[in-house]
Amino acid sequence: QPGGLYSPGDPLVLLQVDTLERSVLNSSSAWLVEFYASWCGHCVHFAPTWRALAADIQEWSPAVKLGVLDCADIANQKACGDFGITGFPTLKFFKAFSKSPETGTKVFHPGDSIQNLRQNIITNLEMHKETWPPACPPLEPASEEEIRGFFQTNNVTYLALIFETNDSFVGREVTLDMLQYENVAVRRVLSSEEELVKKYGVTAFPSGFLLINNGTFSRIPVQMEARSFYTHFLRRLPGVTRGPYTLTSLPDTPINTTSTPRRPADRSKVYMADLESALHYALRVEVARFSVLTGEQLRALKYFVAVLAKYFPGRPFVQNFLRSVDRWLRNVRESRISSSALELVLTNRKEVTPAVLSNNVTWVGCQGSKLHFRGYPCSLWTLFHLLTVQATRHPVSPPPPGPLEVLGAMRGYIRSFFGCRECAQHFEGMAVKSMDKVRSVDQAALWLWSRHNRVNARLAGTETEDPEFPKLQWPPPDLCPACHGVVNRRHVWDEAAVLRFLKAHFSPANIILDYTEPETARVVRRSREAKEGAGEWAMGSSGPRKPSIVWMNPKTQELEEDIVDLDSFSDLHYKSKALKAAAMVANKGRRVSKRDTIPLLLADDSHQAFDYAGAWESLRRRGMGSKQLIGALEEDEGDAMRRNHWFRMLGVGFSRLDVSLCIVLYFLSSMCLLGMYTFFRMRHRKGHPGFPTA
Ligand SMILES: Cc1cc2nc3c(=O)[nH]c(=O)nc-3n(C[C@H](O)[C@H](O)[C@H](O)COP(=O)(O)OP(=O)(O)OC[C@H]3O[C@@H](n4cnc5c(N)ncnc54)[C@H](O)[C@@H]3O)c2cc1C
Repeated sequence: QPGGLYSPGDPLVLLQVDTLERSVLNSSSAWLVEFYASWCGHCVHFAPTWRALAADIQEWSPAVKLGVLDCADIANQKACGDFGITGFPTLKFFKAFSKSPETGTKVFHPGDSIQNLRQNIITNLEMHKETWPPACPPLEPASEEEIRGFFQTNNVTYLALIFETNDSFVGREVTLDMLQYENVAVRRVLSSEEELVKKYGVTAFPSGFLLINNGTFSRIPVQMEARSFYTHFLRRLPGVTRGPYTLTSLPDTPINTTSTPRRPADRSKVYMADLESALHYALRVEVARFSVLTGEQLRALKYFVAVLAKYFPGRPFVQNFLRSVDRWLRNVRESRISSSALELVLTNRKEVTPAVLSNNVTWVGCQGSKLHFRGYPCSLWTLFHLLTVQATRHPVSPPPPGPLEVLGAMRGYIRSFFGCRECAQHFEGMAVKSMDKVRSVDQAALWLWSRHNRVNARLAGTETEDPEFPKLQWPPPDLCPACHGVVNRRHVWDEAAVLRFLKAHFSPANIILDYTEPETARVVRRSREAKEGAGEWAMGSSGPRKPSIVWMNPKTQELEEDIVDLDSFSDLHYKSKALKAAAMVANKGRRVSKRDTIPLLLADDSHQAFDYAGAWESLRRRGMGSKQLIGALEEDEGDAMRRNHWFRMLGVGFSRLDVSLCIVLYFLSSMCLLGMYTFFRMRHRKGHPGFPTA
């Protein structure tokens, strides 16, 4: 999303997809660009340092410019990929006249020291060989010979000599600070340059001397032998003026800083819009940053998608999407896949079996008060909590991966793809310490809950915290009073209550569909043939219309709304589960038939969608363990799937109606043949005696 961590008032260049290459490549100055993601906590943390650095070296801009590009802005996604950005923040240095994105070199920035970064820039500037940035003064140490003839070859009044040791950067920093000032030059002289040291009587390093073109010289009178004192003195010399260089040029494209409207959200709910946005961003943005996937990364992707296909309680077409990607990945036999091949697989398909994942990013429960707060990392936590909880509702798969199935997928994804690299390192640290101690799926859900709370505690009060959504130990007492207790006047968690709460909070029944794309729920059938079996799903036109299955009139080829509301398909799915369960309880656990549920469905007609969580709970209270219920229902679903499987195998793409019609036609034609056979046989018998016998 546009906006990012920097504003036009900052002394650096806000780059966008259309200005990046134009500015950075073939430029007469070098560039240092920060590629960041506005949702990344470490980028938020690093932004003040980067801004301060930009202010500190603003005067160096004719030689080296500082820029920023927000890779979280979907418009910049491809550009970030072209520049080889896989984690955030990434600093890349581009020499003057760089020809292609690959020529940028990564700048390592341990900690947040402006001084380190400044020195790093100088070291990189010195790497220029034949294509020295024209506006950059010489940075190498001066020799005795050069100084001797300096005023003969340079038309300036003053020459400042900074005597220093080899590892000191003061001389080069002052040289660059003075780059836009005329009538003065600055050169560094190393302490090893004995002749000059002796000539000027230098006894301390660093120390500054001012030479004037009339042959006189004097020590630069400063309180401290430091960069800012030298610079301040030199800029005030009589006859020294600021040159014609202009400061940082701004890109032509105005930066869009409009914020999206706030979407009211209920924090006791989970929003499908956040989850689908997380899936889209994780698969189509984060993974897509890598042009080729091999080895551990490829394994991590396969594992992640397999877990999503198995546990993500999505809308039917999203589940289709995940399953089709999973199937494709399982069939990959090569040791590497390219991002372009993956991109094709991640494209929405709307044929007979629609497989659609929205291309939009819409934060609801994860929307921050500013664009750089919350968003993607919030949705990623939510997604993985949901998956760990879903795994508790399935029979544990035998090791490997066993109870670590979801956590392992999360660990692999975070390690291989999560753009916030420092977050990934922290998470890996926690995983190494204790993830292997998890013994059950319940413990896996609790492990993630407690580690997330550790992260919350570490980040509370830092600049990554959205002031409107403070980092709390979660769930807070108002969401789950039973989770909190006090022993010896100290707060304690009731882990059994926390687990119950997690299972309820991250259950499909607590997911609401507000702000999801209604279009993805439309089913469009193109023509009469579609009616007879070869239907096609399609995205409808945009606009906030209520989702429904729509019928395409073959004459007008326009969409006529009617038939069934597909969005409520998933509501009905949960509803039927609850109602079947109710019927089961009524029948004391006996397996139920459709007939058993009909009275309940009728009695329940007035209920709102997703009220069925309550029904579910009350059933449990009435004595039936949820495991029993879930087990029975899954068995039920399993049967249905098995039936469907055979049906699909037999039907190969035909609808149930088609198959039924075939059977009826087959039966009728058999009857017809039988009738004809009987008719002719009777005639034959009757006529037989009429034939003359020999
Ligand atoms: C694996 C991972 C590691 C990260 N590491 C760092 C880091 O080192 N430094 C950094 O600056 N940022 C890190 N982040 C980002 C950071 O944790 C937050 O996601 C981000 O700051 C947004 O915070 P938020 O307020 O939206 O809530 P989040 O902390 O993202 O939580 C999202 C939602 O989950 C629910 N929730 C909160 N706590 C819990 C819990 N304990 N159990 C279950 N549900 C909960 C709440 O509904 C909340 O709204 C990391 C993110 C991830 C996914």
